[in-house]
Amino acid sequence: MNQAVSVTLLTGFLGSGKTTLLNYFLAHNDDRPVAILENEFGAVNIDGALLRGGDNVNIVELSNGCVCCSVRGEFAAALREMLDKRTAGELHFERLIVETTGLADPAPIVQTFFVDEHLREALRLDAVIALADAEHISRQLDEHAVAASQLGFADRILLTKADRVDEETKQQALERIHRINSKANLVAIVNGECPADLWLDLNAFELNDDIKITAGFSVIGADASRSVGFQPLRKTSAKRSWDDAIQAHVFDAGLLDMKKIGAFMESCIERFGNDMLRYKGVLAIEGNPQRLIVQGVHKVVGFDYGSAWNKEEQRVSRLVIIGRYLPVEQLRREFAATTL
Ligand SMILES: Nc1nc2c(ncn2[C@@H]2O[C@H](COP(=O)(O)OP(=O)(O)OP(=O)(O)O)[C@@H](O)[C@H]2O)c(=O)[nH]1
Repeated sequence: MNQAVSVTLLTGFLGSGKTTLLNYFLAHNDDRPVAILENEFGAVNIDGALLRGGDNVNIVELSNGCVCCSVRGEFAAALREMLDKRTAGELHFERLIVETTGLADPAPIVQTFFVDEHLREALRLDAVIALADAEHISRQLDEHAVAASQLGFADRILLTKADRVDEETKQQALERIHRINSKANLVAIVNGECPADLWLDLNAFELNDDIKITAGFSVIGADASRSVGFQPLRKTSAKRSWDDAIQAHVFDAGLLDMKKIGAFMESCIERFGNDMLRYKGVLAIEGNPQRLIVQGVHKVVGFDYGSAWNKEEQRVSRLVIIGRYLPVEQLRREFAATTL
C-alpha cells in the first residue's frame, strides 16, 4: 500500500540559490529515494544539467514555460505521469521536491495539489520554502511583484548569500522580508548548507490551528550558532511592479574561443547587467576537456569548470539569459562571433 508522497515546493526569485540548496541536499541524501521536478522558464532546461544525480535521485524536467501559468496543465500531467510510473515500479521515490522557476507565483501551483482529486490522494504538500538572496532581494521586491508573492506564500524562508552583504544590508533584507511574511521562520544559509530537517518534513499544510505570527523574528543560523532576534518596522513601503518585459533568450553555438567568450561576457554584463536578471551557460571551450559553467545575477557572475565531455559527445555551447529590454539580435551576433 503506497503512502502519500511528501512534496516540498521550492520557490524564490531567479538566482536565489534553489539549485545550490538542492545540490547540497542531494550530496547529503543517502537513503530515501527522491524525485525532483524541475521547471525552467526557457525552452531548455539548464538547471537539470546543473543538478547532481545519484542512485536515489530521479530528475524530471518541465521546460518551456512557468508552471504557475502557461504550463499549469502540463504540471499536473507531469505529476500524474510520475505517480503512474511509481505505481508501475518504473520510478522509485518517497519524496518529491518541485523546483519552480524564479518567476513563478506559488499560489496557483499550490492549488494544483489540492484541486485534482488523484493528486490530492497520492501527494501530500509538506511546505512551501522560499529562498531570498540577501544581496538582491530588496531590488527584486521593488521591481517584481512576484518576489513578494513568493515570500508571502512561504512556510519557511531561507535567506541566502549572507556572505555577500554587510550586516546592515542583511538586517534590512530581514526586516523587509518579515514585513511581508511574519509567519514564516527565517533560516540564514550560505552556499546551500542547510540541514534537511530545517526545510523538509515541516508538515506546514497540516490542518491545525497553529498560526504563529512572530512579534519580532528570530533567524536560525543553519549552523544553529548565530541566533538573533529583533522587532520589525511597522510600515511597509512595497511598490507596485510588472514582469511583462522579462523573457528568456537562448544562445546556441559550437566550440568557443576562451578569450572571445570571456570578453563577450564581460562587455555584455557591463552594458546590460542591470537588465539581466539571471543567466546561465554551459559552454564548450576549444582545447578544454571540461564544460565551462557560467552563472550570474545582474552584475554578479561566476565561472566554474563542470564535468568533462565524453569522447563521443558533440561539444555544443548554450547560454540562456532571462532579462528585459535586451538587444537580442545584436547579442546573438556577438555571441556567434565568439566561436572559432
Ligand atoms: N556567495 C554565495 N553564492 C551563492 C550562495 N547560494 C548560491 N550562490 C550562487 O548564486 C548563483 C545562483 O544560484 P542557483 O542555486 O543557481 O540559484 P537558483 O535559485 O537555482 O536560480 P534560478 O534557477 O535561475 O532561479 C550560483 O552562482 C550559486 O553558486 C551563497 O549562499 N553565497
